Amino acid sequence: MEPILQVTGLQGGYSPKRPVLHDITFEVNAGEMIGLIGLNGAGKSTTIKHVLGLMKPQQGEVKVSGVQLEQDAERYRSAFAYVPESPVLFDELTVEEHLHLTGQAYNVAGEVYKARKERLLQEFQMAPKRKAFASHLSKGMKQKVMIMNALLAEPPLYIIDEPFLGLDPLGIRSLLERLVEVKERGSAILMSSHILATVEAYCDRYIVLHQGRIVAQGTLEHIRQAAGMDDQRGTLEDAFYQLVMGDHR
Ligand SMILES: Nc1ncnc2c1ncn2[C@@H]1O[C@H](COP(=O)(O)OP(=O)(O)OP(=O)(O)O)[C@@H](O)[C@H]1O
Repeated sequence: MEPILQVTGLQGGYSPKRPVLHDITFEVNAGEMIGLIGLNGAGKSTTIKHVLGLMKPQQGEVKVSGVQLEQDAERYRSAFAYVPESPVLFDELTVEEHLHLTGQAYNVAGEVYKARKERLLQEFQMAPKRKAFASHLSKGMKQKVMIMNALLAEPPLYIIDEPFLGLDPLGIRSLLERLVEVKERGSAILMSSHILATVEAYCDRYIVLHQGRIVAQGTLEHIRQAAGMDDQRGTLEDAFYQLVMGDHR
């Protein structure tokens, strides 16, 4: 089966003379959760911007659902939902109005829309805030609205950037439980996070980015091997430290 997200030989960045990403190649398959990890400035957000189609590859290609953005923009864009690191909402719309807009954009209507909406409002403890304007929500509540919108859409691919920032423990648990559920139902998830223990516990494979290059990818076993660790008990954090600290000691 073809991967839902396929990034091949991607070189990209903010200026043609100074690429930030070098030869990035990875894929995310249906039913997989992949953790994208790296230090500040490693290139995680830049990679995500290329996947979202906000930046154009200088070399290489990005395919979502088998197509590049310029081949079929509608197929490409409707195949994913994105949860950014900082929530982006319309101040003058309520929580329910945001969900309604997402439902329209992703063709989720009628009873299916109502059922998904009610479940999300309950799960994320947002039912009392359904009529609240976005501008009146706390930071974590805004993040919950972004997450609820992505989950309402139930797309083939979720792209999630640092989702735990600002979420309370119940919110984190609800999010992780739902991600496991959508994954088991066949969605693909690319998640970037600095919370390595959570990434290790929930992701099936990992991509370690360092200075714009992939220095290791695969299962924990593969990451440990790339880090030159013999110890089978080493955590993802141990292996990550070995891989990236060479340049910082
Ligand atoms: N808008 C921009 N213009 C120019 N350079 C940028 C821009 N955004 C990021 N960069 C540079 O690109 C490189 C990768 O940054 P990126 O934001 O992708 O890192 P990151 O891995 O997401 O980091 P963090 O964990 O801090 O979010 C850094 O050197 C950064 O300075």
